[in-house]
This record gives sequence, C-alpha cells and structure tokens, in this order.
Amino acid sequence: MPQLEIHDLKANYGTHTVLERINLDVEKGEIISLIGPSGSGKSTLLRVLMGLLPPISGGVRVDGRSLDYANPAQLREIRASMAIVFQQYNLFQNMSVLENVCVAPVKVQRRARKEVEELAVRLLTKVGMGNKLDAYPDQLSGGQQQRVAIARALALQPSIMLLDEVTAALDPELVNEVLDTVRMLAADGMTLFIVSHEMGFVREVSSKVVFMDGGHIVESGTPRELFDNPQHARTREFVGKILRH
Ligand SMILES: Nc1ncnc2c1ncn2[C@@H]1O[C@H](COP(=O)(O)OP(=O)(O)OP(=O)(O)O)[C@@H](O)[C@H]1O
Repeated sequence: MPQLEIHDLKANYGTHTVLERINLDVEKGEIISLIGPSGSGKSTLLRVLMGLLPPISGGVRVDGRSLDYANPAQLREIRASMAIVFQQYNLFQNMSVLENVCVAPVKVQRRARKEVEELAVRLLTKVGMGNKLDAYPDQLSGGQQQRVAIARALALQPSIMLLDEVTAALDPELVNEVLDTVRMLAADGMTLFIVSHEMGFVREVSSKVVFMDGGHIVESGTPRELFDNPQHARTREFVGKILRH
C-alpha cells in the first residue's frame, strides 16, 4: 500500500481553481520533486497536503487512512505526520537554537522535555549544528538557520517531510550545505516532497519527478524519463528552457 495516496484533488483560492485532478501515489522512502513554471501550483499542493488550505474535493490517504481536513482532531494528526520547511526559516528570534527545536514537541505535542532535548541535540548534531545549541538565530548564517529549521521539523518526528524551496533564500555558497542535509534525509529513508529550482539536485536525488503546469500534473516519471525523454510538448518546452540555463 502506498504511504500517501492523492486522489483527484482540487483546491481553490477563493473562486479561482489552482489545483485540479491531482492524482499521485507515494511509496515510503520515495523522493518526489515537483517542478513546473511559477504559479503552476507546486507550493499550493504542499499547503493542501499539510492542511493549510482545505481541498475543495478529492482525497488524501496516509497509510491507507483517509484524511478529513475538516476535522480538527485529524488535522492535528496530519500536522504530526507531516512537517513542512519553507524558504524562509522563520526561527523564533528570542529562543536559542536548542529551544527552537524543542518548543513544538514539548508545547504542542506534549512530549517529555528530557526526551525531546536528547533528540534535539542528536538532530542538531546530525545537521552539523551541534556546536551552536546555545546560539541565537541572528548569530547564524542563512544556511545554518535553515539547517536548524530542518532539525526543528524532524523533531516533530514526521513520516513525510515537505520542503518548499528550502535553498531559494540562500546565497549560492550556502546552498550546498542545506542540500547535503536533504541528501542525508533521503539516505535515511525519509519520504520527501521537494519543490526546488536546483535542477541538478532534483535530478540526482528524486525517485520521481512530477511536472506541473496550470494546476495540473502534466506528467511524472524517473528523473531520466522526465528530463531526457519527456512525453508531452509542454514538458519538453519547460525542460528545454531550464536545461539551457
Ligand atoms: N494566498 C494566495 N491567494 C490567492 N492566490 C494564490 C495564493 N497563493 C498562490 N496563489 C495563486 O495560486 C496559483 C499557484 O501558486 P503556487 O504558489 O502554488 O505556484 P508555484 O508553482 O509554487 O509557484 P512558484 O514556483 O513561483 O513558487 C498561482 O496562480 C498563484 O497566483
């Protein structure tokens, strides 16, 4: 059974339909990259999956269970099983690195502080921030802050991580340290949804690349299928354009 099943999903902003007929099955440990032109609905799909924008119709199943985004108790569960990291790291400026990672598991998930702190130290060490536990966000580079943001998401112990252009706000020399962290998550078997404009990276890590345009999935396939042998004219045009850059 796929870990995540998206069935005929539709979403609107007001009366404007921004996602339609989205169908996608994701197996545990898969790395799914969403690519497509600006405004094609990539971020919106992540927002819908997280329950930040309720779908108009269609459904999402996690481990075979249908998610009811209108049910507040289920919404909490959804947010516990998936974690999202955005382009802007949005760390709490008045909290240390360690506290940033611990606050939601302790305050929202009501897990024991000692256990959470131990996990937080392990995660921060893993993302190369173990020597900055007591630092404050304004003492860190963008790449370091983003790695703390990834550790913070991992501390929620999600089974699926959604990464929305996590390197887009970084100076070029800091991009790789964050991509290395994502490579590590992939190697650990975490199921990942990635929206990224780093096409070399997308090609390297993805098990499946999904090309979106105008709120639809146009086609999906392995990186090789999608980049080297796209089936649709629209995909060929997009891939041709990005590869020329
Ligand atoms: N908060 C919002 N209110 C209304 N419309 C929105 C909102 N956010 C996005 N949209 C619209 O929804 C559509 C999909 O936007 P989305 O941000 O999902 O695209 P995207 O593929 O992630 O683009 P980009 O690569 O530029 O981030 C666009 O037409 C956009 O204008």
